[in-house]
Amino acid sequence: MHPDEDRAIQGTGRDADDAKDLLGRNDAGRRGFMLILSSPSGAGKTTLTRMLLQTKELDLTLSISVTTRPRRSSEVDGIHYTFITRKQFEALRDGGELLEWAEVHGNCYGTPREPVEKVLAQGRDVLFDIDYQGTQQVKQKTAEDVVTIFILPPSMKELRARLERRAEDPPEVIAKRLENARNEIRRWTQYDYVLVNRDLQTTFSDLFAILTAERRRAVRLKAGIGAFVEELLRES
Ligand SMILES: Nc1ncnc2c1ncn2[C@@H]1O[C@H](COP(=O)(O)OP(=O)(O)OP(=O)(O)O)[C@@H](O)[C@H]1O
Ligand SMILES: Nc1nc2c(ncn2[C@@H]2O[C@H](COP(=O)(O)O)[C@@H](O)[C@H]2O)c(=O)[nH]1
Repeated sequence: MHPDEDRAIQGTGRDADDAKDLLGRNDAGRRGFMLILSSPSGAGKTTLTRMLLQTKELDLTLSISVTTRPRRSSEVDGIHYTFITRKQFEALRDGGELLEWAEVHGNCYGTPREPVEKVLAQGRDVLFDIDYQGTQQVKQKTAEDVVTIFILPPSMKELRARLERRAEDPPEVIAKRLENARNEIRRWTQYDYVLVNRDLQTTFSDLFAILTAERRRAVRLKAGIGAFVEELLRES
């Protein structure tokens, strides 16, 4: 994960005015939702996540996962992940502190529950970079407030090339991730939206459009738009 530091869930430090953006978030008084991005390793979700977080008017907050995976050289503890031991992971999981968790490519990953709940309670949206197992768990808990997007690579050859070009993982780890990719790709039907990430800008534009549309769903606007409609109806 390579999120933009100041958009991560811990310490967003933004005030209410800041959050009034082009999409009329707070003006509409709508409920926040959970936007989940999943893909086989190397398809590009971390890159797209960073682009979304850098787009300030979207006002998205990233959920920072805990993981037992070793830290990559480019990663910072507490920013990209919170890196913990398996014992610490089990304590969080058994204490009910994780919204979801899964074993992926031989390591444990999980989403701390409390920070997510806090952001949603403010009527703001949370972005997740989690796998299909975690996506299923979140959907089972709160289907209405979850939007899921699956990112596909343009080809398996390009997927391998992206993992090799990224040069963050040793060859045996890349081999394992490619081996798991087919199983993950077969899950595409479980998602609300599917995007083929050929060109980054095109995929980003598609994500922006999905987010914009989802924010305008009547079910999410109910509370805030009600007062506005009443006002409209009072006009002569
Ligand atoms: N559309 C694209 N065209 C070319 N290269 C891309 C594209 N999208 C992402 N990449 C590159 O592919 C590599 C893998 O991308 P990224 O790290 O975002 O994948 P990921 O899905 O988050 O993988 P992981 O699950 O392992 O974290 C990166 O080097 C990134 O710059
Ligand atoms: N179920 C969960 N999956 C997660 C979480 N955080 C990350 N992930 C997924 O793991 C793989 C590998 O990630 P990497 O950073 O080691 O490349 C990838 O599919 C992520 O989406 C989580 O909290 N829960």
